[in-house]
Amino acid sequence: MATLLKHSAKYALSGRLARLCVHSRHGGLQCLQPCLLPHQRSASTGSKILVEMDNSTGIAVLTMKSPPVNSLSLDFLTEFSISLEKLELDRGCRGVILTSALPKIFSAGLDIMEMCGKSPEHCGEFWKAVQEMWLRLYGSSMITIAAINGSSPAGGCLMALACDYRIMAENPKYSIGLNETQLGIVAPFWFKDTLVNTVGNRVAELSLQLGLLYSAPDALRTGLVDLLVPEDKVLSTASQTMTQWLAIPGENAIGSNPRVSSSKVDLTPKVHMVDLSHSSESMCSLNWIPWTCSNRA
Ligand SMILES: CC/C=C\C/C=C\C/C=C\C/C=C/C(=O)SCCNC(=O)CCNC(=O)[C@H](O)C(C)(C)COP(=O)(O)OP(=O)(O)OC[C@H]1O[C@@H](n2cnc3c(N)ncnc32)[C@H](O)[C@@H]1OP(=O)(O)O
Repeated sequence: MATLLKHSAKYALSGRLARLCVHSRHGGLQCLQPCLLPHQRSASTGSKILVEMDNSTGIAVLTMKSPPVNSLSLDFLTEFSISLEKLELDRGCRGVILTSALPKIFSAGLDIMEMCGKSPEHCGEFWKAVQEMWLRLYGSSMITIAAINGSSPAGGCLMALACDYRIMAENPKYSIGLNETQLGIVAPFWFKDTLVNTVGNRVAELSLQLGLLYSAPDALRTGLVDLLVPEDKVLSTASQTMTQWLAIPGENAIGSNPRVSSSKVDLTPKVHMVDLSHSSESMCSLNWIPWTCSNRA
């Protein structure tokens, strides 16, 4: 039943994203350009996201390439969710590595320009897109690894936290954390829960109360990231790690299709995407119930 519901939601979302593409002025599907590369590789690129798929390994690399700082604008989030959805629907894709093409920056988090001086309708659309990005990443049935090759404050950190594993460049100049409090804003509770699931209650409490940004070594110490490697090894280590993860028997080991029924998080029955367009309480609208998470905590 849960699988059925997840699939209904998947196709409902699929339809919604498709409509976003058709109706929005923000680009979307029509800008994704598929092309074939040698050795069973394929690539598609939009203006902000590059997806390279290795069909021989089932590993895709999703590279954020939106200068200057990969900020999460509505355009960016829409393209991101569409890219991830396409991979989710591709039965050949089993793992996704998320990384950045920009020097020194993984992602600066939510685009500040989206949050000031916009209409309530725009704010509603933007906030739904933020939620959708998180739902797609955290609820993915694929293995997801963040290859964090630069700083990653706030929403950028959330993206990394939503992955299964985090590998960061061991550059002490790079920082990561949910620093919203320092900006005078409150991290929504589903940001908080994602952090708690990774670092535990006490570290999360301090991080959020003080709006801490951790250097790469401190991020490793607190468990915010899982591994530090030299900057030029981040992507190759992510690929090696992914290969190890993909060697773990999936649900296909008991005869079922791994990509149909192996969702790590049963989100669908418990999460309600509400219409935020007329709500000033949009920040607290995602009804995320942490104990529905089956093997993340
Ligand atoms: C509808 C919903 C409405 C409201 C929601 C409200 C609240 C939601 C509650 C909580 C969730 C919030 C989550 C967030 O993610 S908030 C965003 C937090 N992000 C930051 O604070 C990052 C700020 N940026 C930095 O720390 C640095 O820029 C960074 C370390 C990323 C890079 O430093 P560097 O020195 O390399 O570059 P800069 O010169 O600082 O920046 C270059 C360029 O980029 C612009 N920039 C930076 N960050 C952002 C951003 N988040 N959004 C948009 N633009 C950004 C910066 O202004 C510079 O532009 P320019 O001057 O034109 O060159």
